[in-house]
Amino acid sequence: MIAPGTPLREGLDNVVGAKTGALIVIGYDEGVRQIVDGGFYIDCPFTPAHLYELAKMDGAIILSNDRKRILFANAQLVPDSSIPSTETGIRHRTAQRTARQTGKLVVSISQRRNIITLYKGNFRYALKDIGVILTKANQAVQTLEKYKSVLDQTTTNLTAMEFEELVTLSEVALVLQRVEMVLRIKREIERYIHELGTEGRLVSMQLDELVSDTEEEAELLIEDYCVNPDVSPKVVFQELQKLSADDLLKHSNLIRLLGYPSSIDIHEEAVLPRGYRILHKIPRLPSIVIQKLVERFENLSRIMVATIDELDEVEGIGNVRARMIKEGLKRVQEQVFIDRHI
Ligand SMILES: Nc1ncnc2c1ncn2[C@@H]1O[C@H](COP(=O)(O)OP(=O)(O)OP(=O)(O)O)[C@@H](O)[C@H]1O
Repeated sequence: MIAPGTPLREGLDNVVGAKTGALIVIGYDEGVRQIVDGGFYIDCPFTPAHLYELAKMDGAIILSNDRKRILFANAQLVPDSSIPSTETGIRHRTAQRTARQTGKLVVSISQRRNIITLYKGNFRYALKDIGVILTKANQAVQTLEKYKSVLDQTTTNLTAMEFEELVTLSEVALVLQRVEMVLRIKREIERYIHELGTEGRLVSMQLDELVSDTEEEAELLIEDYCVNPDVSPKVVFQELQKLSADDLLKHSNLIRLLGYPSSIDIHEEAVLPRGYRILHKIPRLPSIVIQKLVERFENLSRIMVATIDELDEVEGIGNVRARMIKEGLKRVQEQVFIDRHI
């Protein structure tokens, strides 16, 4: 709503430049009406220039719910004074109380400090300088690149070991941990992108390029190793996101999410993948067919040794597709053995 590139932000930046300060309520309903005292009902179209001109007056400006019109200017706001506020100046106290009382987004621009602060309900956020956020976002992208390359190595190793039937829970936990680390940085960058608006286009493209399929890969990995095949990988994935940074470092926590008892020796416990993740690497193989394959053969090793005729028996697989699966798996295996880092 107020990211760079939006008309509202242009108006706010003009007010900051003019050093007039402002108090703006975004949205109007009965709750807002009750705390507006005096001022002018002007109901004019919203433009950045109108906002800037009207901010020269004392008092608050109130916009319509769709932000297309300026309804009031020079309004005195009288929110309930018993609502607690952590602010010191009167403008900001009023903004915080109004947001808490009405649930509307309230923007306060300090005249002396030129800071734009947002309030909504109990949430308070001071906008940061775009240059500062851009620097932070670029640093985060660099960190993401490093983490992603480690994740790629670990995943390649896991894939190679899956073909060799050498996977223990320890490798699975390691990849899961690395995936979540990468996704945590991704989520941080997404927050920067929201705040950067049009200025964040390049960062957004870099992010897409780096990690657009990481979430899907994570879910397939969970589907491959979750003890109970009926548990939705999305649920496990959400639990993974809830782990604290410290808990994420302990492999036993990750294995527990997959349904294994914490007493298990993760370095000893050999496991076989169902095969979802590797089968998804075969081009033009629909998910429903992959599902049927796993239901029939139970794990990747059995799929690997199945004959063309056996594959052919699965619903949705004819002779041509059976050959395609065999060749596809062979190609993935060859590629991963070339890429593997020992
Ligand atoms: N209840 C209110 N309703 C509408 N406008 C208000 C209200 N309280 C303060 N303002 C606006 O804020 C302006 C500045 O007030 P004041 O200096 O006390 O606040 P402040 O929080 O210290 O703000 P700043 O950091 O901009 O100086 C007032 O001139 C008025 O335009």
